[in-house]
Amino acid sequence: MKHTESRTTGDLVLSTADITKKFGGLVALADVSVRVAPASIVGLVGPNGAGKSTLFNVMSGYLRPTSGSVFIDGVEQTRRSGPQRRATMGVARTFQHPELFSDLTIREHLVLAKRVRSAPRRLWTDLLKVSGLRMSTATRDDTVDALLEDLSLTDDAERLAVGLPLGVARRVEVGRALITDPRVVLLDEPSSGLDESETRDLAQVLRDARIRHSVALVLVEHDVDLVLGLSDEVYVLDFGKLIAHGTPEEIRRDPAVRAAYLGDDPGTAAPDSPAPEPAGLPR
Ligand SMILES: Nc1ncnc2c1ncn2[C@@H]1O[C@H](COP(=O)(O)OP(=O)(O)OP(=O)(O)O)[C@@H](O)[C@H]1O
Repeated sequence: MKHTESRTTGDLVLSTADITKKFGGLVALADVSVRVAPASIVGLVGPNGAGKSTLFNVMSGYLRPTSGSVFIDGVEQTRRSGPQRRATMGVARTFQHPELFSDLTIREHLVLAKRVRSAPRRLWTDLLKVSGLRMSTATRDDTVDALLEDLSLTDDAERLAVGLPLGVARRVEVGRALITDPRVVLLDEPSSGLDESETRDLAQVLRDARIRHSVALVLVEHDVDLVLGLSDEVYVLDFGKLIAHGTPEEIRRDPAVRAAYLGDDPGTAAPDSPAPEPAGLPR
């Protein structure tokens, strides 16, 4: 699947064209092209070792691909920018294991993330002088207040991050990304470790965030149900290759996806037979 028309990337907030990434002799990604439209939700799924994290790291600038291109707002960035620069261009990301500062409150985490975005060099002074940060958070900030509300964190805003339930910590992590006013947020397994009700809350937070912040979301996830329920478009990777791309409905019916997840033989799958839900089975 060669992607040759880079001109069409202009109306996309983020896209990749023919990304190949090799680790020694191992081909982790082979000619992978994905397209993220503004304010869309794009899911990236695949069995263990399929290449999801590698693609994510290539998109966010943590890894250089062996070949192929990454575009932000239609401008090629492959070798031009790393993660920090891409963040300033509106590409934010969350991490699977939120690393929160135990002696800062939830509100202070958002204020700090906002200040880092607007004045990166102040990060270290802020961290070294928590008292300085405290003084600045005493001043009301409407943007932070509104975001706390969007994330259902208002009641917990003055709570220290230490000991927060994972579901709350994940929302703080999403908030830290959103406060930078990004155009796209890459979410690394946002539902990992969450129970059913925390996952439902997070899904609602993400749906609202897309609309209220007009932001595109790219989810790397093992929870296929969550991805199919949230995304406008889904890409499925298997052994580093894109085996399917389409709407959640198309993905549910796709014989190659069923083969990768459920062990169906794509040659024998009857097109009209009812498709079982892919269950995100690890290989
Ligand atoms: N830094 C690395 N050095 C060598 N091999 C790597 C490296 N990172 C990933 N790989 C290999 O590349 C392949 C794709 O890995 P990747 O982590 O991207 O898959 P994944 O779909 O994210 O898997 P999981 O769902 O288990 O997180 C795997 O075979 C993995 O072992």
